[in-house]
Amino acid sequence: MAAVIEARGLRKDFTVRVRAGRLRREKRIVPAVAGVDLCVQPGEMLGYIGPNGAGKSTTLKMLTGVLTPSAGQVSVCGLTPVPQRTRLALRIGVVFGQRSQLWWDLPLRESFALLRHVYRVPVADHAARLRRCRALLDLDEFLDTPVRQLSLGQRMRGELTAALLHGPEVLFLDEPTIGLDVTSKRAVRSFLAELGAAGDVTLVLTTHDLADIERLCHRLVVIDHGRVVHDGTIDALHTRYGSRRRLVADLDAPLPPGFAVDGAAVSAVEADGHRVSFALESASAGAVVAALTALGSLRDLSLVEPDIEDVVARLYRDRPPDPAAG
Ligand SMILES: Nc1ncnc2c1ncn2[C@@H]1O[C@H](COP(=O)(O)OP(=O)(O)OP(=O)(O)O)[C@@H](O)[C@H]1O
Repeated sequence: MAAVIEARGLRKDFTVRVRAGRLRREKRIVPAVAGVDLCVQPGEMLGYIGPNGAGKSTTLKMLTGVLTPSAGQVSVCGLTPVPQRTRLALRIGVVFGQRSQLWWDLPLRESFALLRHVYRVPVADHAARLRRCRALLDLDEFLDTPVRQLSLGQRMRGELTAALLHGPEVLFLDEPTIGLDVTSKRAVRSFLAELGAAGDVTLVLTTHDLADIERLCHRLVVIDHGRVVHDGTIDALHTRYGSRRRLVADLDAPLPPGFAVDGAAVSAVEADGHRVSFALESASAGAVVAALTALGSLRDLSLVEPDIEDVVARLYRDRPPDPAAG
């Protein structure tokens, strides 16, 4: 299957002027994206994450034709984004948190009607897509409200709809849940999950909210200092960083000295000695539970999945030094 997004050696260098002494300013090159290779198949849901300033938005801007790359090749839906920007706009949808594609003074409903004309969408297709978004994103309550009066969560639901009305093949989302309350976050996530599950649109999303990634993305690309430092599934990330499921047990008595189950490391014992945590290396949870039950002092237990926050925090902490620094 042909990739829907392909980038090879993608770079973006910004030239900035920095103070060098009291009156002097000198040019400095900021390598915002420093040679990214990316290949995305149709229907994939890709999370593109990294610490602040890693180069996520700059990559997205190059993929959507907003910024011209300094070097490298890029193709989205078979088009070269900047020179073929107008054609590309018909094939992709874009939701960038800080920019709106809605008309500020118009009610949402009218913004949607205008977008139908802008993209020349057949009436029946437009109506069907809008109906689906209205149902899934609960738009009806504020469809006749001017955009400027919408809450952030309502506006984001409007932006998502606006980005989808022309039936794009790829949807680019830059921080789609930033600043949203819990209910709106949940609504946006379920909507995107449903969209992804239907498989007719490829999703690329940047986020600092790892719950977005866990809920939505099968594949995770992590960038740092403009370079890809991980490309794979979330499971692969856990394997690479040695994250393990843990079994936490509350006991009525301290664990007897020498207690052991093959393949399960006792990783922590709390102060009172009655709560024990086992990192499950190769042992099954069942084997540990059986051994604990045999002790006769097992009161309670829970299985804790590896936490993506921990893994990503470790990945960011172990980041290589900034090649541009110094
Ligand atoms: N227009 C610009 N001019 C100069 N430098 C820029 C410009 N845009 C971005 N940069 C720099 O490029 C680097 C990457 O920025 P970018 O916005 O792509 O990062 P990001 O990963 O999206 O960060 P964040 O998570 O904070 O949004 C940063 O060092 C930033 O300061």
